[in-house]
This record gives sequence, C-alpha cells and structure tokens, in this order.
Amino acid sequence: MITVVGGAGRVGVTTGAMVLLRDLDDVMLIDIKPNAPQGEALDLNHMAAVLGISRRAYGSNDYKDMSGSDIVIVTAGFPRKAGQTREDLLRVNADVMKQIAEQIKEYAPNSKVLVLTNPSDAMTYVMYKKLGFPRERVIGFSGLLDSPRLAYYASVKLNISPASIQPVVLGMHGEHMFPAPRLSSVGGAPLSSLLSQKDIDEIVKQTVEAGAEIIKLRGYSSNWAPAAGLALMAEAIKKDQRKVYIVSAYLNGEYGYKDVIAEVPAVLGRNGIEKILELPLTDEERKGLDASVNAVRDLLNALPPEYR
Ligand SMILES: NC(=O)c1ccc[n+]([C@@H]2O[C@H](COP(=O)([O-])OP(=O)(O)OC[C@H]3O[C@@H](n4cnc5c(N)ncnc54)[C@H](O)[C@@H]3O)[C@@H](O)[C@H]2O)c1
Ligand SMILES: O=C(O)C[C@H](O)C(=O)O
Repeated sequence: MITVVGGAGRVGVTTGAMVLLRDLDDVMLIDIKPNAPQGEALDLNHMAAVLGISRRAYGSNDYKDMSGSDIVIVTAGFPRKAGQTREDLLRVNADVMKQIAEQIKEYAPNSKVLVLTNPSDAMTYVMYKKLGFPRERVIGFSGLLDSPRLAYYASVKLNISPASIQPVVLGMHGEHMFPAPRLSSVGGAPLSSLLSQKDIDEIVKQTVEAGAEIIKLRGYSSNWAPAAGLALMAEAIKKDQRKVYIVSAYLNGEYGYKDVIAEVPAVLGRNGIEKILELPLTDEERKGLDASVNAVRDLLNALPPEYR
C-alpha cells in the first residue's frame, strides 16, 4: 500500500491517480477534510474501473489507516498564493509536518517517507528530525520537478524531445535553486555548449520562476508535474529500480555539507536512497551550490528549536 497524507488536496489526489495509472500499488488517501478523501478514492476507483486497472484506492480521515504502508507520501499543508514565496509557508507547514511525523512514527514505522510540502527542503528536514528514521528513508521531492522543467524549456529552444535531455538542478527548491547547464547534457554534450548564453539565461529564469508562473496564470500551484515526479520516485523504490533521480537528501558530509537537506542526484531503490552521487563541480558551480544550500540553512535557522 502507498499512502498519501494530504490525499484530498490537489497534489495528493493527482499523486494517487498517478500511482494507480502506473499500476504501482493500492493507494490510501488520508486527509483531515471530512469525507473528501473517501470521495476522491471513489472517483479514483471508478477511473480504475474505466481503464481496467486492478488496484484500489481508499480514503480515510484516520491516520491509523496508513498501517502497513511501505511508502508514505506527504503532500499535506498550505500551498502558496500569488505574491507569496514558498518560504512564507515555513512556520505553518512545519507544524503540519510535526503532527504528521508523530502519526507516521506510530503507524508506519518502517516506511519510506517522501515529502513534497513546501518549502520542501526545510519540510523534509523537519520530517527527518521528527521521525528519527535513517536518512535513507526520508526523501524530499522537487528535483524531479525542477530538473524536468529545465529540460522542458531547453527542449523548446532546441526543438528536441525533453526526454533527450539529462537536466541538472541542484540545491534548494525555491528562489535560490541552482540550475546547472554545464552539468545538464544532450547526447553527451553539455547543454551550455548547445545554446547561447542569452538562451541559457532565459531557460534558467523560466525554470526558477516556473512554479510562480503557473500560479499567476491559473490562480493555484502545480499538481500534474509534481504528482508525476512523486510517482516515479515511489516506483523506483517499490520496484527496486536503482534509478538516479535528483532528490532532496539529508547530507552528512557529501559535497562538504553537514546537517542540511539539499537536492542532489541519488540512486533510489528498495531501501530509499541507496547512494548519493557527488558531481565534480567547477569553482563557479561550487559557489552557486553553496549559495543555494546556504539559503536552505537560513530557512532551517529560522525554525524554532522544537522543529529541529
Ligand atoms: N515541492 C514541490 O515541488 C511542490 C509542488 C506542488 C505543491 N507543493 C506543496 O504541496 C503542498 C500541497 O499543495 P496542494 O496544492 O495539494 O494544496 P491543497 O490545499 O490542495 O491540499 C493540501 C491538503 O492537505 C490537507 N491537510 C492539511 N493538514 C493536514 C494534516 N495535518 N493531515 C492530513 N492532511 C492535511 C488539506 O486538508 C488539503 O486537502 C503545499 O505546501 C504546496 O506548496 C510542493
Ligand atoms: O510554486 C509552488 O508553490 C508549487 C511548487 O513548489 C512548484 O514549483 O510548482
């Protein structure tokens, strides 16, 4: 069973749909909104019946129904509104993480926990600290959104499929993320060698501003792309695929950073994070990553001690 906490919210229910569509497992949607997860589960079960998928969705307002889940995906919490940054959600969502960590500890103590709630690196840190699970089992989401976004914008410039691009965005999910065009590649060539500096600057800006652009256009934040990314992470763990994805990981010396969470490439398999990969960086890239990781640290330092 894969549980989604926040399962009646936009990203939560879309994630439930993606898990079913990829035929990964049954899905438990848990949410504090009365009746809403049950209603979403019913609709998802009808979708599965239409498509002939033999997985079930369940909905509940009771955390104990996550019992037995090997993966718990956390999408619960407040989304930002137009004009807000993700960082503005720090305190309110840290409270939500703290509450949910208690429940996961009690009902799914052996699970791998994927955290998407914003600001996602800081929320992954709170979840990690409050759960006390090994770091391999507490994994933050967003690299699998920021990097494919970079691939998308580059693919438009190059008029090729985004699937042909291996994009790299490191550090923080937020205003200070670090897109790395030299480390991103197309057919073995660095992306930076295939586009002009002006085009590179443009796609980097589009990537950083992508989330805000969606909110500006439609009034609420993304759901389709993040849900797809979460499903890929869950799939890699569930099927022990050992695929390399950029994820938010607790660093204990990797890249020279300690006691902080940042987006880095990692191998995902049955144990969660099987290995963190350390990319060789130029001096300039090192500075860019430092600035990004320092922005995560600033957020963590702004959290009262009970969240750390
Ligand atoms: N990291 C990313 O890339 C990324 C992408 C999209 C959204 N997000 C973030 O994900 C979060 C959710 O976004 P959304 O659009 O789905 O919001 P939403 O308001 O549609 O859904 C949030 C859901 O969480 C539920 N919830 C709140 N507290 C809860 C608790 N203690 N237990 C269980 N459920 C609880 C709410 O009832 C609601 O249904 C936001 O913080 C948003 O910023 C992050
Ligand atoms: O922009 C947001 O608030 C949601 C998410 O972090 C995103 O990048 O789409």
